[in-house]
Order: sequence, then structure tokens, then C-alpha cells
Amino acid sequence: MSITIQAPKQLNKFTVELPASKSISNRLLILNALSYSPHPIKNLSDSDDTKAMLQVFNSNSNHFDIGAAGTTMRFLTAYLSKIVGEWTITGSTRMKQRPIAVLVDALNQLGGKIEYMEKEGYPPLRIFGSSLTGGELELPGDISSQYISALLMIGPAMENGLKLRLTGEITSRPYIHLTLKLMEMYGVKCHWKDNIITVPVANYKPVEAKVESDWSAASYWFEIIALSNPGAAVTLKGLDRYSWQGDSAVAELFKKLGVHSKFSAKGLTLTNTGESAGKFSHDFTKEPDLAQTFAVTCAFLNIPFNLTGLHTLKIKETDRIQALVNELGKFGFILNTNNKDNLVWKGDKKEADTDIEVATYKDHRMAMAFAPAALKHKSFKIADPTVVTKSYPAFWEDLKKIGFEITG
Ligand SMILES: O=C(O)C1=C[C@@H](OP(=O)(O)O)[C@@H](O)[C@H](O)C1
Ligand SMILES: C=C(OP(=O)(O)O)C(=O)O
Repeated sequence: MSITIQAPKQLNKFTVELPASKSISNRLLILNALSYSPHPIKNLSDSDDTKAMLQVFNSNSNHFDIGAAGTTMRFLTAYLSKIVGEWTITGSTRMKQRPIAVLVDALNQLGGKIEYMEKEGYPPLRIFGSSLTGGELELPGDISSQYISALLMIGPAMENGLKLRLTGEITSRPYIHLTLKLMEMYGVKCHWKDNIITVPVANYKPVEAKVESDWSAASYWFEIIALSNPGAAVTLKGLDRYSWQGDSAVAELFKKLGVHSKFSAKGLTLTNTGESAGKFSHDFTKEPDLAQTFAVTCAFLNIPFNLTGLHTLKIKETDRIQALVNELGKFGFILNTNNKDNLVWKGDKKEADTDIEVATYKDHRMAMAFAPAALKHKSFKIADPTVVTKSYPAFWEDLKKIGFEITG
């Protein structure tokens, strides 16, 4: 199935209710369980990834299919390792290609027992839950921060606590910081200096928690304003001005692409200033989920770019580097990559395809990053539009509300 998307001729001022953050929701569900909290979490995300986590906590089964949700797979692998019982956990075809050995090795060294059910190093997993001894451990910090967040959250429940020594350049660092801040909210303070994180033996204290809006989802609205007419403005609701979400960096980064943003009592208002840089360069090691938004925005603003720090993009919902090369190529943008960690557009173009259908590769961010391009390219198709439910189920409805025509 695919949809045809067409943008309105003119965008005026409008307001959007953003979805709740799935990263925060999935951490709070784990922390609520570990603190035996009686308080329901307020404004929990309605994304597939959070539903996948909730379904596990509401189930009587010992076998779970968490679909395509990376955080759910990683956080639950650690969580279930300390819950007495035998558990199996599987996921989508893609999830079975996303590596998990760093986390499994770590848990096995900390006193856990986890086996691979199919391919060595990848889900599905059989987990024999027991109490974990914990202690000191060295592990790579440059593959996925989710392994580290997963270990940190169960750290206080380990017999000897936990001391992690991270090797390599730490990737997605703000997500580790977010985990530590939320743990602190539940009464457990860790210590992070250089590449060493120390977690004390402690009991979490239940708290009443509310999930703020998702800054990664906000990025598509920054993109819409960047690609629209000067004077266009949107007010985004529910974002935290002092958020621990690393993707809040989007506001500063989009200044270079002609979007001004300002907080008021109503929310965060973005306006198109009509002034953008001649060139865009950024290292996305801290904000990998924003890379697609920037690649598509820059291309359609005709701004040559050099995006670096992209090595983790190859093991996300799809190989996002290759997916961007393929799909921007359909619109005539000739991109270069070392096929490892960068994506470059020097301004080279060829003729765009006729009747474009953007493939989404089961990746919500491919659909959401390309949809705003309708403001620059008159009508094209997007394949498998329902992928957006992974993080932002109301995405298409929200576009329709501001005048996008979405048919099919
Ligand atoms: O901890 C989290 O909530 C996330 C961490 C990041 O993953 P990596 O640490 O694998 O880069 C990010 O891409 C993902 O969408 C959510
Ligand atoms: C990479 C993502 O999610 P996850 O790794 O949790 O599947 C994402 O939402 O962009």
C-alpha cells in the first residue's frame, strides 16, 4: 500500500499536539516496574514501541514478540535477566538482524544466563532470569547506547551494584544521560566521570511521572517550516524547554536552515525566517535520529551538506545511509557516502524520476522525513505509510489538519 502526498500552497499559523516521547515512556515503564510503583504514568506514548513494552508488563506469558522496537528489546533483555523465570523474546525480521551481543555478553558476565535461539549475536533470545551479581565490566560504548541504558536501569538491583567502563567513542550519549536523570528521579543517583559510570546498590522510590512531548517528532515540524514559505509558523505543544532529550538540539541546528523557535506559555513556536546557510555540516553522534530530517531538508533547500557520525545508522530500523542515498536519488540528488559513517551532498544533481514512490524500508523516520518534501516537489507517493506508528501514530492526521492532501 502507498499514499500520494500533496502539500498546501500556503502554510499559515497552526498548532500541533506532538506525540509523547517513546524513549522516556519506555524508560519510565521499566523504572515503574523496578520501583513497584502504584502510580500510572501520565501521557504515556501511544507508539508501537511503547505498546510492545506495555504488552509485556500486562501479559501472563513468558514469550514475547516486541516487533521492531529497539529500546523494548534491549531494556527487556536486561530487565528479564533479573526476574526469576525462563523467558523468550523475539522481534521482527529486522530486529533479528540488529546486534545484541554486547548486551548479552555483559549480562552473562554479570551473573545472568542468556542463550541465542537462532543466530549467534542476534535475537531471538532465551533468558534464564535470576539475581545478578553485578560488579565491574568493560564494554564498547560505540555501538548502541541502549545496551548501556538497559544495564544501568537494572544496576541498583545487582548484588554488588555496577561499574561500567565504556570503550570507544560513546554514541548517543544524551540517551545515557536521559537514563541517569530518570533513575535519579526515582531516587537512584549514579556517578559518571569520563568513560566510567558507577551505579550504587539501591532501591528505587516510586514517583508520579509524566511523559513530555517527543523532540525527535518535533524535527519533522522544523523541517516543514524550513521548506515552507517565509512567515509560515507552527506552535508545538508539550515540549520541555529544559528537556533531557538530546534531540532538543534540533532547535539550535535548524537556525542554520532558516527556522527560528521561541518558547511561550502556548508552546514552542517555529517561524520561517527565509534566511539559511549556504552549507550544512554536523556530526550526528549525539543525535542519530535527526540525520534523516537534516539530509532531506538540506537537499530540498538546495543546501550542500556533510553529515558525519552516522555509523549507528546502518543498524537501525534499516540501513538509513543507503536508504537516504536511494530515495533522495529518485528526486535527482546525487549523494556520496563512505558506506560507513558519512553522507555528503556536494550539490550534484541529475533529472528526477517521474512518478516517484519513496520506499520506507519499514522505517518510520524515512516516511516522516520525506513527507515534508511535498512542499518542494509537487505530489509523490510514499510506500507503507503505516510505518509511522512506531513513534508517531497521528503523523498523517496531523499533516491533513494543516492542509496536506493524503490519498490512497
Ligand atoms: O535509548 C533510546 O531511547 C534511544 C537511543 C538511540 O539508539 P542508539 O543508542 O542505538 O543509537 C536512538 O537512536 C533510539 O531511537 C532511541
Ligand atoms: C532507532 C530508533 O529506534 P529503536 O532503535 O529503539 O528501534 C528510532 O526510533 O529511530
